[in-house]
Amino acid sequence: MSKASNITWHAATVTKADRHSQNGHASCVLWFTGLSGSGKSTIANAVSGELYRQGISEYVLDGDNIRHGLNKDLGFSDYDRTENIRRIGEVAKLFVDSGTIVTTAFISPFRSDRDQVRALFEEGEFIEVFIDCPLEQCEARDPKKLYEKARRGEIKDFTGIDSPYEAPERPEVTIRSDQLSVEEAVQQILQYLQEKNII
Ligand SMILES: Nc1ncnc2c1ncn2[C@@H]1O[C@H](COP(=O)(O)OS(=O)(=O)O)[C@@H](OP(=O)(O)O)[C@H]1O
Ligand SMILES: Nc1ncnc2c1ncn2[C@@H]1O[C@H](COP(=O)(O)OP(=O)(O)O)[C@@H](O)[C@H]1O
Repeated sequence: MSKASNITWHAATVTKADRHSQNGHASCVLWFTGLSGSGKSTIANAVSGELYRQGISEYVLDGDNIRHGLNKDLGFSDYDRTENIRRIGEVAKLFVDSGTIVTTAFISPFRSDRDQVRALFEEGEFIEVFIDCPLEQCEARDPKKLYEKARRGEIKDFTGIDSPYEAPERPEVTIRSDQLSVEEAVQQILQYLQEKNII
């Protein structure tokens, strides 16, 4: 529900289809979801690097970075996580409208929040990429030592420890990051984009 009244939607002169034809590729959101330490940022940046190398218009929206700016008023309660994902979904939609392949790297632990974002997009534009890695492996990696802190009780509501993670039921792509190298993960995602004629 919008709070403002008397606002009118302006149709753009240059359309998404115009941008696709100028760019020579379509746009979409690669919506990564997975536990902290599963590899979302690492793989998202590797995908971005490869797309960039191929001259494709791309951008990464990363959890930690967005929480320093746009979403710095939000914490990790269920309510704040839902609002975090809602805003990122709207931002991602703008990127897709601009003709960009945008990769989002957020835990996005709640299925209903991800489904709400999916509903913002046209068929085929929202590509859910499950970065699937067992909790034990994420905890062994612990790149930011956050699991250690969560186990000591120094961080509350930590995903996988004392806050839930709802794995996707039918993701478009599943990456077993405990079994694949980063390069293999990138290839799997690029192959999907090629099969769907996005790039
Ligand atoms: N309580 C708690 N639970 C989970 N994660 C935490 C928490 N506190 C801080 N962090 C750090 O914040 C990153 C997750 O932010 P997200 O915006 O991706 O989270 S969410 O989608 O709103 O659940 C997450 O980054 P990643 O490790 O890249 O996933 C953590 O570094
Ligand atoms: N196959 C892999 N894919 C992704 N990351 C991996 C892989 N193998 C080891 N790692 C390491 O795991 C860690 C994942 O951290 P990060 O990308 O920040 O995850 P997230 O963004 O999901 O929290 C990094 O230190 C990365 O080098």
